[in-house]
Amino acid sequence: MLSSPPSAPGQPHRRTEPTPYVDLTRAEWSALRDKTPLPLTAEELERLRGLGDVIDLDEVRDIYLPLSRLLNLYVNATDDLRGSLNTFLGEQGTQHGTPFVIGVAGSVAVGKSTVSRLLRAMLARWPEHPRVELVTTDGFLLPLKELKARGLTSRKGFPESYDRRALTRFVADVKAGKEEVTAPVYSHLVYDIVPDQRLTVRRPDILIVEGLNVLQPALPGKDGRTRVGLADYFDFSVYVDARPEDVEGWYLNRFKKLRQTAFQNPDSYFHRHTLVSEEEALEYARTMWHTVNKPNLLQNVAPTRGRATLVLRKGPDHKVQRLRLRKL
Ligand SMILES: Nc1ncnc2c1ncn2[C@@H]1O[C@H](COP(=O)(O)OP(=O)(O)OP(=O)(O)O)[C@@H](O)[C@H]1O
Ligand SMILES: CC(C)(CO)[C@@H](O)C(=O)NCCC(=O)O
Repeated sequence: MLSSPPSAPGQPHRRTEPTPYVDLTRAEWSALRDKTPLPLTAEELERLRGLGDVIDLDEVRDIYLPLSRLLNLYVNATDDLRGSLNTFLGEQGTQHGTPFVIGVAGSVAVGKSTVSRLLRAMLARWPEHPRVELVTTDGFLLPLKELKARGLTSRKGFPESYDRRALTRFVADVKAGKEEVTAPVYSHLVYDIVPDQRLTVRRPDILIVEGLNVLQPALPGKDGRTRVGLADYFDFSVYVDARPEDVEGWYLNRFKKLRQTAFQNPDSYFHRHTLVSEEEALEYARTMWHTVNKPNLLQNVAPTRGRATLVLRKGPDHKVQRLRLRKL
C-alpha cells in the first residue's frame, strides 16, 4: 500500500490534473539549496556529524539544508501573519508569539529521531529562531506497569499505549504560550517511563514533537464527539516515509548495533539478548517487527501520511528520493 499510493511523491509519470501537492524529485529539491542564504560551513558539518548519527553529509546539504530554509520561511511568514492578527485584534491582541510547533511522524526505525535531531541543530543556526526544543512522544507512553494492567505490553507504540490526553494537553499548553511546560521522560534503557523525572520546555522559538502517532486524529470522547488532537496545534508537519521492507532492515540493523552497545549494560531491559547468539536475538527482533511495529505502521501510522505538510520518501539507503509538499 505504501509503495504505490494513487499519486506517490515524485512519480515519474506526472499527473496532468492538479493535486493539492507539489511533487519533487531529489534533484529538483536539492537544486533549491542554492536559494538557501545560510550555507553550511565545513566546521558546522563536522559539528552535525558530532550528533552521533550516521548521516551522510551530502544528504545534509541536498535535503536538510533546503528543508531548514523552507521551515525558516514558514516561521517568518507565521510571525508576519501574527503581526497582522494582532493589528486586527487591537487591544485584544496577544503580546508575544507562541512557539512554532513542528510534528515529525513515521514508522518505528524509519529515522524520525535522526531527522529531528538534525533539524533541531540546523534550525537553531537561523538568527530568527535560535531556541529549538525537541520532545518525543515516548515520554507519554503509559508506564510498563500500567501497560501490563491493561494487557497492552505487546501493543507498545499503538495509539492506546499512550496517554493521549496528556500528550495533547502538553502541545496545547506550549501553543498557548505557557512560560513552562513539562513532559514525562522515557528511557530506552529500562524500556519504561522514568519516575520523578520531567523534561521542561520554556517557550522556545520552535518545538519539534517527534513520534509515531503525532498525526493521528484524537479518539472521539465518551459522548462520541470528535475532540481536538495534537496535530491541530502543529504549524508544520513532516512524515518520514519508506517501504516497510526497508524499514524492517533498518530496525534489525539497529537491534544488531544496540546488541553490541547499549544492551551490553546489565541494567538494559534487553540485556538478555546479548547472552544468546546473534541469530537467536535477531529472531526475537523479527518477531517484534512482524507482530508489533509493522502492523502498527500499516494500521495506524501510514494512514496519517496524507495529513503531513511535507512527505520525505526515503530509498533503501536512507537517502530521500522524492518529496511531496502541500500547496498553500
Ligand atoms: N539518514 C540516515 N542515514 C543512515 N542511517 C540512518 C539515517 N537515519 C536513521 N538511520 C538509522 O536508522 C535506524 C533508525 O533511526 P532512528 O533511531 O532515528 O529511527 P526512529 O524513527 O526515531 O525510531 P524509533 O521510533 O524506534 O525511535 C538507526 O539505526 C539510525 O542510525
Ligand atoms: C518506544 C516505541 C514504541 C517508539 O519509539 C518503540 O521503540 C517500541 O518500543 N516499540 C515496541 C516494540 C519494540 O521493542 O520494538
